[in-house]
Amino acid sequence: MRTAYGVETVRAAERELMARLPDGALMQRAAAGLAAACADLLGRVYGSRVVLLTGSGDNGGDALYAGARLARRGAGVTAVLLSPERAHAGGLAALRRAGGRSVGVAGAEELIERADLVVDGIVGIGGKGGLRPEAVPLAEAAERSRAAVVAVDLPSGVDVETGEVRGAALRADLTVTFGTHKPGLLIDPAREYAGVVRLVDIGLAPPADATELEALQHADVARLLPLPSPETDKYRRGVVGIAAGSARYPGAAVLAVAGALRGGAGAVRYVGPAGDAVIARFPETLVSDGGPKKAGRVQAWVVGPGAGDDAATVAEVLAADVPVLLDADGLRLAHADAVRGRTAPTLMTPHAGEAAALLGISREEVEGARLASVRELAGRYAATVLLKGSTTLVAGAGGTGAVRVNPTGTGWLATAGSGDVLSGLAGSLLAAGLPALDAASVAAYLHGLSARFAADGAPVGAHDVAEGIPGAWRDVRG
Ligand SMILES: NC(=O)C1=CN([C@@H]2O[C@H](COP(=O)(O)OP(=O)(O)OC[C@H]3O[C@@H](n4cnc5c(N)ncnc54)[C@H](O)[C@@H]3O)[C@@H](O)[C@H]2O)[C@@H](O)CC1
Repeated sequence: MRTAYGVETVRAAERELMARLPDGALMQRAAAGLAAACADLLGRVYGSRVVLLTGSGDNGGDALYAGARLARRGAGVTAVLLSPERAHAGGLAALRRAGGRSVGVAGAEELIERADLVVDGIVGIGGKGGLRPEAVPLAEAAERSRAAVVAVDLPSGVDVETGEVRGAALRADLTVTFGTHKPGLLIDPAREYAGVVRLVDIGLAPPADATELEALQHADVARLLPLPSPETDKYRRGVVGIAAGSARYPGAAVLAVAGALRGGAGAVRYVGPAGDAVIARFPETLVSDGGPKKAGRVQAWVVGPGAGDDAATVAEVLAADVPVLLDADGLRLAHADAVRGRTAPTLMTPHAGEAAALLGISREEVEGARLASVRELAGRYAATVLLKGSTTLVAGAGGTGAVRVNPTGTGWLATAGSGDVLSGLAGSLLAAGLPALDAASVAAYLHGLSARFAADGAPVGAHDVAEGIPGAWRDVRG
């Protein structure tokens, strides 16, 4: 599991570690890791031109000590000091001893444009309120330059706690982060500014119960996948009910069933007006004519994809005492009290537009503040919420625990119907017995992986994503 912690937790863990180490040892560990990553990126250190953008805090100190290491290996290193009188004294002295030099911001843009490598040490976890005006032209020059840009701990200007980016920020090719990931490194839009993230172990051990974000990895997903036991039958594997589709959108039903058939449940029931289309494509589906109550036993329901205005079906499903996944039209049609009053788990799967409608804010506001939005929804509805998008997030019911961030997403998933596949897949995992947080995050993981495999650099349709799920599943199990 990849984990990320908030600033207060990181600082507390740093204090604890620093108390047990000689003065400055932690910064030397950070600088050594940073210098090694820079050297890897440069290939040839000797003769290279390195510019350090240096702020007034320890983040700048890391950059200066790393610069000193590169200078000792023959790089031409220039530190651009944004606050010359407050630059890290020890780091600056080390750089000078190693043959590096320092300048003010005047003329820095030209230096940046001619550099092979730019190190962003303007601010780290102590940064507040975005880039200051004097740093903005430097960020722009770094973007214009052909130099590789390495951010120290995190790109300056992004919000480390939330992943929000207001105004200008440094765009890095590589971020070398220390001790632990930070939430901003894993959530868009900041994640995109971070480029590739390399974690340097400096011995930090934050407490597990303070985890802010967690990202499942292959091994975690493999442990969670529901597998049939030798004496199982289709009912024990779980039956998932799909109440989706309409005369106008029969395809949503077909795609939700396509996802559900690959999610581990032993059987898929379908109720709704698209039964003929579903049966024609998937003859193994148990199609029934009545509403959800008459469908027979199910262990979890999916309601909403392409459902049009069928509020009665949504209400009927929400009244069932089994886990319910609420998606698309279902999110719009559900009564908030009916969701909050449920005793069995509810999983809501909005995209940013649907989340915005539920929260009464704009889509842009949700996209700019994904973490806050997903927590807020999970709190308001007392439901597990999966917020779809460029970084899919899942918050457990109530919104207070660690939020899961999906690491397998891809832009190719932004295609009509892919959400229907995801809802079927997650519903199937719910029916197979996974808790809502696990069902949602495992579904997002497999869905993203499947899309990556199916796309392989080319556009894909939602049905390709559904068909790729078994391949993703096999890949996860190794
Ligand atoms: N504490 C530790 O033991 C370690 C800290 N390390 C580094 O230290 C960093 C944190 O250092 P600091 O706490 O000194 O904080 P930062 O270096 O992130 O920034 C704080 C400084 O920047 C100024 N500042 C704040 N917002 C600004 C803005 N928007 N524009 C310009 N200046 C701004 C503040 O006045 C302060 O002087 C980490 O991100 C990491 O890079 C590493 O060396 C690892 C060990």
